[in-house]
Amino acid sequence: MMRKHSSHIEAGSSSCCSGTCYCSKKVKVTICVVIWTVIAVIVALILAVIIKAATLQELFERMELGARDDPVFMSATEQEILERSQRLVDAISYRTISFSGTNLSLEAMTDFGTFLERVFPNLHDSDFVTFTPINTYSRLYRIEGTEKTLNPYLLCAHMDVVPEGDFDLWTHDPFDAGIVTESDGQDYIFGRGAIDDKHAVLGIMEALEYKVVNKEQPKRTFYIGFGHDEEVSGYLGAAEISITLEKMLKDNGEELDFLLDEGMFVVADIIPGINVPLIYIGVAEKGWAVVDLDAEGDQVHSSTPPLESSIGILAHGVANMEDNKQPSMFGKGPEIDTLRYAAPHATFLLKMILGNLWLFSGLVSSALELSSQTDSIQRTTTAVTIFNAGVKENVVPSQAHAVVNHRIHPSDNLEDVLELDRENADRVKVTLRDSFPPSEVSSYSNDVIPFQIVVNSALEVFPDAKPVPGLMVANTDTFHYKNLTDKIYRFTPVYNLPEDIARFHGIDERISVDIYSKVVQFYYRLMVNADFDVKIAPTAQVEVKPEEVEEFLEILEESDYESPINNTDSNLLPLTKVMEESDENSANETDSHLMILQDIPEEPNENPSNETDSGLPPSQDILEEDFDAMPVNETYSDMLPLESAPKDLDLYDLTPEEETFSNRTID
Ligand SMILES: CCCCCCCC/C=C\CCCCCCCC(=O)N[C@@H](CCC(N)=O)C(=O)O
Repeated sequence: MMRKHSSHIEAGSSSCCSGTCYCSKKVKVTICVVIWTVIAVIVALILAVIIKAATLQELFERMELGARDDPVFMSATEQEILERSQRLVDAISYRTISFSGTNLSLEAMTDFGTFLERVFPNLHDSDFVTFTPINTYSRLYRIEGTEKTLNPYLLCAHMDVVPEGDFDLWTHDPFDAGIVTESDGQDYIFGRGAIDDKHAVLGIMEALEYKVVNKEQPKRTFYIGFGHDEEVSGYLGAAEISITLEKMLKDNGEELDFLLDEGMFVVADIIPGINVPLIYIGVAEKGWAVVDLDAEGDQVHSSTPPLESSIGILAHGVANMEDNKQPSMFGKGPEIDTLRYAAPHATFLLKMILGNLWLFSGLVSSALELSSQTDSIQRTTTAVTIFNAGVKENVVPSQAHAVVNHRIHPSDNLEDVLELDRENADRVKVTLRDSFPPSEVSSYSNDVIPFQIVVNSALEVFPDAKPVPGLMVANTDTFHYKNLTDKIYRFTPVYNLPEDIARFHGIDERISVDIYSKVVQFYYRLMVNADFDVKIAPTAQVEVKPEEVEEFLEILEESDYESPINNTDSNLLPLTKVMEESDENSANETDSHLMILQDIPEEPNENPSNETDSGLPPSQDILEEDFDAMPVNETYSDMLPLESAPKDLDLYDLTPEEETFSNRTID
């Protein structure tokens, strides 16, 4: 009876209750309503998905940082490009290999330093460049800007390389290949360090040398840090540079605005359906963990092997770790924005998927898993890098040892990672040897000027590529600089197809002459773009005569005012420092201006943000705007930021002398 009844319902429902049916009218109507509701929901969903895909907006909005449509590049004749390429070839010939933390190629590193000084003589001799050796082999440069009110930035790269690995697999000598024309007709600079990271060291030096030779002293002070042991974690190089730099910044009353290090790159054809190259800027970096795996068994004669040897136990554990990966964190880290930023440039089908991640995130996560490269952006990775056991072919060893290297996703945590390791390798001793956590995510909203500076510079050399923020899946020296700034970006404009990514630490590392030329231009443009400067509105500045600076300092001295020079918390350029410098420089400074605080509105009408990340609109916009609307905490303006000045300096409560002083101008 039941079977018969239900078959009638099915028959009826297939035509939505038309025709003969034993169920009541009410049931029929309900079934109809349910079916039509389901159909309506599905249609609405499909429509929503299509509309979302059709209306996807570009998420990165480019801020004009000056001559956007007509950027001025370094001159680059064929001869100059060749000479620059040859210098990179020469740089690669120095075997500055880091084998381990205690086995660095220090003699080669010394020679490499001498080489840099020889081939870039002008910058090493420049009045506005100061070089400080760090821990003998690493290098820190300070490039003095002409304007003291802009916070400096740091460019990083590293001079060491990993060993070449299997020499016989290389098509050309990894340290002596020169420039090679490949079957695609392109000229390549081959060798270890070509993209990791001597291209960046040489690229930065080329750009700076050019600026020095052409008397283009930058407006904004910046620093360059070249570590000598990045490939073994940078504890002797970057860590020491960071300590010295912190002191220099403090002594100069500066705060680091942002830093750019190696990291991600321009990548093409990595996601099927996205047919434009992506300028992939690392805005966060994975953590790191090294785990020792030890298995024990009986040491016996190989003619009577045990049921399970130490090697077998360890092999099972390791195989389990590879089979049961650490869980996907898709949607919990910067990878989600990599895809959201890329989505408007996808085929329509992919736009429907990427534009509707609320619906398709499971599908996307599974698709990312299909390639180890794309999978690395969504989870903690597990790489078995060392496996050792046995000494003789007829002795079953009692010990087997392996090493696993994890790169930890920013939303994962070490305890969970180790717990899964222990589950996977349940009969193996799992010991954490070394680790550091994932980085913070640096801000990449459109109003963050440092992010704009990096992206604009990349767009100027790769105009057809599209910027996306994302996770740096490997590690860099930036770990050591994390106390100096919260705006840390990881990128060099090397163009990579998926097959090229395998050249990092792999075989046949290379960079084309054409791309290397873009690398050099990128750093040059970055130095120009970083000078982008919001001009102060004329009504907001009052200039002061040098002798009156003295007078003001005396007044300050007499008061109980404490100089903020030694205050590490302040991100202000101390006023006394500005005054001293203005005094020194006033003779030859064309637009030197000292800021008088009471001329800046006490209560700006609208303070868009109190966050240090909030950027200002470009200078020309500022000049046109009502000055009342200027944010008070902005570090990009030429004015002394107000956040602590009134409190510390009591300038809102001026004595008559102070008031007279503060309404004067500097000549
Ligand atoms: C949707 C877009 C997906 C993009 C996927 C990109 C996959 C990228 C794959 C490889 C990246 C290679 C990065 C090379 C970085 C070189 C720096 C380096 O090797 N650093 C060492 C530092 C070691 C340490 N202890 O600090 C390292 O990470 O091992």
